[in-house]
Amino acid sequence: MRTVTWRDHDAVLLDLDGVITPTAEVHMRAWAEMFNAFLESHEGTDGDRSAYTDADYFAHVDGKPRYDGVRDFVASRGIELTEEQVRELGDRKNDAFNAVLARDGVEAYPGSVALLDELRALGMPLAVVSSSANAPAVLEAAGLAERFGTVVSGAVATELGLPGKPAPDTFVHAARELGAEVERCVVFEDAVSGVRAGAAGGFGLVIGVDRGVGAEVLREAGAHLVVGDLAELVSGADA
Ligand SMILES: O=P(O)(O)OC[C@H]1O[C@@H](O)[C@H](O)[C@@H](O)[C@@H]1O
Repeated sequence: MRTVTWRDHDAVLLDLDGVITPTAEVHMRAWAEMFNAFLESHEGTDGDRSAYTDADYFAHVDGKPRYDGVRDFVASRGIELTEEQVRELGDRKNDAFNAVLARDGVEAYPGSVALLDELRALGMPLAVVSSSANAPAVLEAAGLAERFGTVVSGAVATELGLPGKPAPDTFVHAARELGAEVERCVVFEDAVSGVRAGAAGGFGLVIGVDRGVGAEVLREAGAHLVVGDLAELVSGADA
């Protein structure tokens, strides 16, 4: 059990996929299905067509807005695509993600719900900051839509013209919406791009959640503290 002194902080900003809900895995599978079909069928002689793996996801796609993920992965393979092709691939992956969401629903991590309960009891302002345009639908499916003072989703970022993670802007926007100074905010993130965003924004406490990326990698990206699950912080809180 770790201790966070919550009274030293004025707001908590949480990533969604992989932090509150296990949907990072759904995203991962949808990306793998789409990219491997693409690599097998792509015409032309450019680039490295070897199979797409989880390592590719963590290095190039995890935590980023949809089309940035497509662009960064194909660039890592030396494959050039038009913007239209990038969007087509991203949209294909989105269909796969939504099919799984509709079929299986979403159940939040119990440890995350327990910490959200504790923070609610303390009256802590809470925000979700997700690169996913599907964040509101995922929160709704998990029964958590009412818990947050603001939800900065991928769609909100696009609407406001905010650059996505690893840029800090979406987190900074959420802090402003909650009326909190960045130095007084806690950020929870499971992706390297998201931890980098928290570190770049100068947030008071950046907590990495290691769901597979590796604690050391999250620390190197700028996490002040790394947990395996949010349950580790429950009741360890020195309110
Ligand atoms: O395609 P969406 O639902 O807008 O999501 C964009 C990204 O959102 C992030 O939260 C996920 O970690 C990524 O895997 C995903 O690609």
